[in-house]
Amino acid sequence: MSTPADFQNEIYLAGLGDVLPGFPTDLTKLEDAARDVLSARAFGYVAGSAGSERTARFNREAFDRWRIVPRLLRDVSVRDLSVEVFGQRMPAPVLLAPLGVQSILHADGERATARAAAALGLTSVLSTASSTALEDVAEAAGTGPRWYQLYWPKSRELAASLVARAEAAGYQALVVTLDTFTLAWRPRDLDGAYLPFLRAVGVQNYFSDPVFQAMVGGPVTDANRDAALLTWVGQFGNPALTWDDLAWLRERWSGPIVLKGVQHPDDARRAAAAGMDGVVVSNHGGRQVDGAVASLDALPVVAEAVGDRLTVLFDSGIRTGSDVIKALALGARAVLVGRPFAYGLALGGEAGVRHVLRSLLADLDLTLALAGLTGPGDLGPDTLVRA
Ligand SMILES: Cc1cc2nc3c(=O)[nH]c(=O)nc-3n(C[C@H](O)[C@H](O)[C@H](O)COP(=O)(O)O)c2cc1C
Ligand SMILES: O=C(O)C(=O)c1ccccc1
Repeated sequence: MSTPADFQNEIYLAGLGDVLPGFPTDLTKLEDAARDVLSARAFGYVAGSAGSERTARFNREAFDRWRIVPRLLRDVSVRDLSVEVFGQRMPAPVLLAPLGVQSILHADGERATARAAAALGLTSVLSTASSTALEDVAEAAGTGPRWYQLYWPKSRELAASLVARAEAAGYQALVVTLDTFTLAWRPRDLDGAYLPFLRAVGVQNYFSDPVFQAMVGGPVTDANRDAALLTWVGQFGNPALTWDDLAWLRERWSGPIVLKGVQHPDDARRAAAAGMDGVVVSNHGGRQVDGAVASLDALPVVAEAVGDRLTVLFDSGIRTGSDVIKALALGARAVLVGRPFAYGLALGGEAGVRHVLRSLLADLDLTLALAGLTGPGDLGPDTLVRA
């Protein structure tokens, strides 16, 4: 049985034949590597955040204010990274965050990501704004576990259609992203006047949808593409949604529902009261509310408020194995990783994503062992001290 840490041996052994890993193993260095292979606009879209990009920085700095206290002589020869989420055993507490428009990174886009995740048994979350229709990504993922992320559009009929398609295509949980009913003020994209959607990237789930097609008077062709894009702009987000709308969604999805973007414990309590199954403590990687609290700083209070009732997931700023340990110790069941795998995709398609995921899991496995821990179950408040 190979373990995540075996990836380290594999790399060193390949080095005996002068074969190097091909991609950076320090996942904080991927951004620099990806800059060289992407257009300035695509790179800016992915790397950029809202406003002054302070919250993106806060997300990373928050990890530095917690430090792991290693323990000794605890027999860590057998480790188990697996966790149970919604009754399913995940091989590691790591999911691939929903990232839209992946074809701006690599021609294989979401299909490559889905295959890389499936190869490791990790769950990948497909965005409503994917560059390939959800049915086609499901086919690429094969039997790999998959969740669907909903951008809840203005039309309930369209929302119902997207959700029904996702259920029919075998997506097992629904992640409803509530922090992005409109894009924030993003200077890198604004300065380049760049929006992938206006180039018809990330709209495939809509263009292939019967309800959307009815809105634009039939299938989308060259003749009505601009009108269809304007319809999309008008439909994409719904700023009028309230907690009361969740009952409607709850009736339409039989599996687990997770609200993404939670930062306040009262919102997490309301999620529980509305019959939701989980939350993702996330600030969208700093891409929405500039000046917002670091997501890691929001995590302990949310976990404290609802950890016994809801599955608490976390994202925004995960780059290393130690980051995963810190998020789990502060109350997350599992984490989602975003930009690192996007950069892996840009650098090497499916192989690049696989490299990033294997690196993260190997780093996690080794760091756990060296800290005297055998798995997520060993993690808790006494794993960490404040810096
Ligand atoms: C290029 C890009 C596209 C994204 N698209 C989506 C999306 O379609 N749906 C969504 O819920 N979140 C989206 N996100 C946010 C991620 O799901 C996640 O919250 C964030 O990237 C986590 O932070 P990290 O990049 O620091 O890991 C996107 C993020 C990036 C960088
Ligand atoms: O860019 C993003 O952060 C994002 O979430 C998004 C929103 C709409 C379409 C694609 C991605």
